[in-house]
Amino acid sequence: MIRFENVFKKYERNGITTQALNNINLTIRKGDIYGIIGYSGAGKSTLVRLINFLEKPTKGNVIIQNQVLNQLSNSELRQVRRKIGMIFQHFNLLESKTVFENIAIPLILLKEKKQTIQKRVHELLAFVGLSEKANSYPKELSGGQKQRIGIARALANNPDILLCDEATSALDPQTTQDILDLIKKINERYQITVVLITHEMHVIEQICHKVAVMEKGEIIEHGNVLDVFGHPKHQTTQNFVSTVINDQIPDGVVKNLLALEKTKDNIRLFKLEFLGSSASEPVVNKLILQQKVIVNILFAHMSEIQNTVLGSMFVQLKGNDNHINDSVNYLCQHGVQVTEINHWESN
Ligand SMILES: Nc1ncnc2c1ncn2[C@@H]1O[C@H](COP(=O)(O)OP(=O)(O)OP(=O)(O)O)[C@@H](O)[C@H]1O
Repeated sequence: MIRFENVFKKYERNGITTQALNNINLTIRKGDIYGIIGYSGAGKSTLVRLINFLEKPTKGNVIIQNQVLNQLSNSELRQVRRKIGMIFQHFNLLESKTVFENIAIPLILLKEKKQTIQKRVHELLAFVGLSEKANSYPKELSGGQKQRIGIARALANNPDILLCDEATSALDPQTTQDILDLIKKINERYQITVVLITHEMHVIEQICHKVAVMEKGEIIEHGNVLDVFGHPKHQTTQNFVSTVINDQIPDGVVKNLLALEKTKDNIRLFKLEFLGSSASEPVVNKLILQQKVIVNILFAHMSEIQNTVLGSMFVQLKGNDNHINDSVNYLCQHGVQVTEINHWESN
């Protein structure tokens, strides 16, 4: 488990003070894939660098497996660091060393026997699917292959924690997907806790269990990915979520519909939100079949997060008010969140 307790981090440079972290309290449980998202300068890298103590907090505690890092001796700190692997946006491989040698570095530093190193490096190469590249140099590899080598090196010491600093930001979409799948496999197979920083919400959507949204050195929202995606509270979170879940219909369309509504009392506009089982049941279809109201579907969007479907739909219901109210009750009883749109505020 990783815990931040009232953590502050201030940088002082050339007389300029930057408050990079401002009272961070966060618990990352063992085995989680925890995403930290925020715009540039939010404090994500600083937060992650506190986990392996590359940076020290100005105030507060960083606690890893019940050990308060700033109370440890240098040798105790080295032991903790040994169990933390890290991968980077630009891979950080040594260009003058072969793939084999790059992966072997952490084991050589630990003065492992030659035979042990041989065996472990070949296991890791097989695990990341690059056995045939053992004698290649980094410049002979693609970006995705370099990141696989970075991952193999990070796993060499059998870490408990893997830190990923924008690990897919330099990769194309297909390679990003392959690397995210590999990180997921590592987490599932070895129960390694993954802390992943990114500015891309689709990375969070793909593999994270939990997410913390950072802004100006603070965590403004955190929780299960599904909850945060389903009901983002903060404007910045809503902006991030809207990059992967498009649940808005064009302003112009809604304005026209609402103008029409004024002339016909029996047309009302609703936003329906589905989560999990409510998304898999054909509730809207059943409403149509009941024929009490006319259902006009204007816009619908579905996403799958953590094997759960999340969706939203804008519908017009036409009919007398009693029938419309009965229809809304029917949807609510079947787990659909229904919001009537009486006026439209452009986002
Ligand atoms: N070594 C440093 N010295 C001085 N200021 C720093 C240092 N490292 C970070 N900062 C400042 O602290 C703030 C947080 O930086 P940090 O790199 O943690 O943010 P970030 O969210 O990771 O940004 P990015 O996505 O651009 O990497 C920024 O204002 C940055 O300029």
